[in-house]
Amino acid sequence: MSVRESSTDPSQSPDAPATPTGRAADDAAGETHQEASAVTSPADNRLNNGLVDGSDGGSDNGPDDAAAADGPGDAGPPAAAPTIAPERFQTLGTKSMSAFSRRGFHPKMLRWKRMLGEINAFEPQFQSESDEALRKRSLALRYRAMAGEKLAKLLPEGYALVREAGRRTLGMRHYDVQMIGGISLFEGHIAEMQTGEGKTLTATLPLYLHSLVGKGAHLATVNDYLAKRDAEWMQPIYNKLGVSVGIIQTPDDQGSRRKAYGSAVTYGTAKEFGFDFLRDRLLLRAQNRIQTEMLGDGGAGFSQSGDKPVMRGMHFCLVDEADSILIDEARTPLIIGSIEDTVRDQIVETYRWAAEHAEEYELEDHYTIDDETKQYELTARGRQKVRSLPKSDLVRTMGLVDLYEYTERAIKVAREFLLDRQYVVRPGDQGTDEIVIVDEFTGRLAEGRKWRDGIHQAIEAKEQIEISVPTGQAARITVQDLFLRYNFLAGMTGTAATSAGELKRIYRTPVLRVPTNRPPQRKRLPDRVFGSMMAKFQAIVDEVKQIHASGRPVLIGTRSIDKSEILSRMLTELEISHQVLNANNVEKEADIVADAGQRDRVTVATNMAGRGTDIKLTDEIVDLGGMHVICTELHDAARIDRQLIGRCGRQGDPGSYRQYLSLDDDILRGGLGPDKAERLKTRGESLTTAVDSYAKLFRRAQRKVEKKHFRDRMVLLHHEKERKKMQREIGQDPYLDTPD
Ligand SMILES: Nc1ncnc2c1ncn2[C@@H]1O[C@H](COP(=O)(O)OP(=O)(O)OP(=O)(O)O)[C@@H](O)[C@H]1O
Repeated sequence: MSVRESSTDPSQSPDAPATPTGRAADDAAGETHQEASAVTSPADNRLNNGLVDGSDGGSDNGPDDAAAADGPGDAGPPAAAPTIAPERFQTLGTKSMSAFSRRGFHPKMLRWKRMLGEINAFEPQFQSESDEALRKRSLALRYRAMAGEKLAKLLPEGYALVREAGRRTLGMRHYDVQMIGGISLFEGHIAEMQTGEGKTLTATLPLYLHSLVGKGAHLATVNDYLAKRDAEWMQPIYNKLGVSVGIIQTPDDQGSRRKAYGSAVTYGTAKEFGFDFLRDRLLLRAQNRIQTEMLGDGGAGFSQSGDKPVMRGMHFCLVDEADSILIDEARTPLIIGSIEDTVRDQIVETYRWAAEHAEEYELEDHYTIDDETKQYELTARGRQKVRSLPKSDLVRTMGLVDLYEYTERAIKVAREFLLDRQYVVRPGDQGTDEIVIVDEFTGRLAEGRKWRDGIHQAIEAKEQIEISVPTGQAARITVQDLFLRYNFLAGMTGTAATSAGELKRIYRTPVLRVPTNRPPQRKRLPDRVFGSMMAKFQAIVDEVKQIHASGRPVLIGTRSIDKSEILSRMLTELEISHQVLNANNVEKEADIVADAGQRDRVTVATNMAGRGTDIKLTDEIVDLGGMHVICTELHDAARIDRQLIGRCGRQGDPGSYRQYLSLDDDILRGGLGPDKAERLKTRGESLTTAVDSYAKLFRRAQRKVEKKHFRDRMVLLHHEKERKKMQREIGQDPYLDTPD
């Protein structure tokens, strides 16, 4: 099978002599585009030659798709620096949109173009260098970043390194549009890139650059499968530059998670990042380490081994499928009930172990006390003693630094906290003994009060009564809160345009539409409107039959599983063999969607099916006109419709799609209200022909539904914000002290 893939020439050895494939070099050299084409995309050349495509690059918005093609490829005047057509980039849903239209281009564009020129200028040199030299360059960048040099200053060289690593390892050289996308991500935008435009490769740019400061760079995606697939796919690029990659998968234990977060770049799901944040927070509270918002960074700075948070901090996160995660999932609370029993047992046992040996330490010899701060600190001999003491298995797995801390606390308690002076032991409500503090001013018992920082538990251990490690109460964070905690946030998506205002408002991330690398060739066929669902489905299977006869693959998206089954039955009656997807098996689903572009293939899928899966077309299918996508109903969010449409016409492939509608569609009820929807439905029952002119009504209904959802989200977000504010005011932790 010959698969059309824009791959580069793998025979280009890293050590091969320099070829002037850099944009600046290309243009200066005038006619090197042909040789360079193995590593230079047509769009790079178009852009560099200043051949401006007047289309918006997104091109899914209206029936003018078909017209959205570039002009003839005649060469413009050679330029020393790349000339990316500014009007191909748009910032959406923000105030700068007006700046955009006033000046005719995005204000940041000039700067980004300059940066692109700088990146490209590195290329000829980098192409001539050995792998080792590249790695050294990468290391030098890391030193500079760690020394405090601004990442923005390191960007051109860093991005040029990643591009060269991509070319050498995967045979994929980042296109200029991907570079601009990468710059916008570094600057905290949501980059809207059409499906199939290579978001996975683009992501390596900001992830690499942010990883240089050594605080971790996270990529959050929607499921384990994509996290693993993308990390493994991109790993050679990072490795070539000496950057480690970690992957978080749901079944992973704490050890592997800590290791993965310890890597320079970590791929995982938003959900797992959220749970790890909560588990860390619970763990720290159980150890009485949570006091203030100091944990805002997820607990960075604790010891490197044993029982400690798995996350290093929340520095930079790049959110894949940003609209889905940052908007659809925004309010989804991630909830965990309690810390794991083994962790609790470990903490309890360590308190006991430390108390047991506390009397064996000698002042000056094993520990010192700071006169001013009253802080206890083990001496080298004291630490040596800690290491040599016998330990149970559970205690042994605790980090050494933690063991020192437990010991210092136990010694302090043994010396300074005396029974019947600072505290008493008395039978508690639960039938077990408890420590009650004696108020040093009044001499009365301070009911319910507890010492902090583990002192209370250390005293309980000393008195050999039950240790009151917090049981780990329900902890909760919304996806939105999670991402707002990152110091730097950016996102990528195929379909953010319709949510641009919301994204900017909540996350302060402007949306930038990145033009396609090659001109889109996706054709939108006119909408069809029918009286009833069955009339619509009949027309759909007729269209499938007709297109199927030519061998072109057809993908049909439905809003629900039951509707996909009805369609499937109708296709079976016509003896059209087809695949039906259900959402149970993501990996299998991805395979089915990946194959959906093959000859004679008919696939019925729910709208969400196969997101993030590449549909490659053979030359034969390209010649036949590519894949045809049938949308059977409008979704509540136009974004979801566009995702389905985006399965065809990827990377400049040809393709077509059509929207089918009927007067009993759910969207009418949601958008126009039950009365009007009912009237339309009744009218539809008596119709015998299509009423295509009604299509506008459906789009209007969809906009109304979107607005309503947006308002609902805003109201809920407001309540959440108020709740957190109130909790902070009364000294509670909004993530741990959660109302049921
Ligand atoms: N610079 C490049 N050079 C060569 N091939 C590329 C380049 N960028 C991307 N590709 C190819 O484009 C295809 C699509 O990439 P990818 O799956 O990352 O797209 P995507 O934008 O994530 O799409 P989706 O939204 O469907 O997930 C891949 O097969 C990849 O190999």
